[in-house]
Amino acid sequence: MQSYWVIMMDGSSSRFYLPRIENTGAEYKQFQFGAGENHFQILSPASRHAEIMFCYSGDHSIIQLLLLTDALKRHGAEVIDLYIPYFPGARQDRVCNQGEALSVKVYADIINQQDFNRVFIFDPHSDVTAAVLNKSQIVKNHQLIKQVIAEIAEEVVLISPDAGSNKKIFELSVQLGGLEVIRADKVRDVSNGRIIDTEVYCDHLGGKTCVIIDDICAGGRTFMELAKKLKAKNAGRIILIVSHYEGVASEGDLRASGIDAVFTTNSLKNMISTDFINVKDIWSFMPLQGESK
Ligand SMILES: O=P(O)(O)OC[C@H]1O[C@@H](O)[C@H](O)[C@@H]1O
Repeated sequence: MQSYWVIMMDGSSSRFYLPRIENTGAEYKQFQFGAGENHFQILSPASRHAEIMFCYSGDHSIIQLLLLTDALKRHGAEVIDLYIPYFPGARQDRVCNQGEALSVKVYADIINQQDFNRVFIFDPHSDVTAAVLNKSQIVKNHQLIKQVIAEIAEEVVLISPDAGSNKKIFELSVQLGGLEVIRADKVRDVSNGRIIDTEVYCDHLGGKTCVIIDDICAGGRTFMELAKKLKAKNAGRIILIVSHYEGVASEGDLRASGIDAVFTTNSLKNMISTDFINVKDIWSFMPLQGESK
């Protein structure tokens, strides 16, 4: 009999679903009252060790996670591991402007209060998440990048877009057998988020395929500005690989900037791959401990 109870929250709709219900026997009921509160009920006792796969899909989903966790604890779960690929607030890891909240700490405090056994996160924005989140286990993006580069099957150079990614790129390059790295930097006006300048630290790219690697694509401006600069330095094909994808960047603008393809995961959204955006299943890069037993 399986000792782990696997519960998955669907990133796109905040509904809960149990992917292998026949193995787990888990049943639940969840709905929202007219006033807006969520309700969650476990219909069969939880196993002692539970694993929750949680795709953040807005702050509303955090409350659902808390209710599910409470229900599990009250009905038999003593040890709960949380898999939360995209950690909310990870990008707001410092107070840039007077009066702002330190978001990553606020979200981390809520999760810390639940006293999870372990909290697995996928490629967070910076080291600050692991510093403020108790019992966190960081899953790096290495397997994702390795898989995509193998698929591209071309000789590539890795492009690191800014100071944050410059801290991670050399370890990744070593993991990939010492691929060439070219660093870039961007200057952002933190008062409005606008990118003022992008600099690429090389003279000529000689037609090489450039693979830009970062944690997240939001509006996409970072990568559009960078791609234009890379093209001006004679880049060949430009591929963008990001661990998390908000889905708000204009595909037309990304293409127009010179980006040929985007590779990402469904950590934030249940997206379907197109001829431009290739979506990998996040759970293939963060295997559940229960499944490996
Ligand atoms: O330029 P957009 O896509 O809006 O923002 C994404 C960038 O902003 C940073 O937080 C990320 O690490 C990434 O470099």
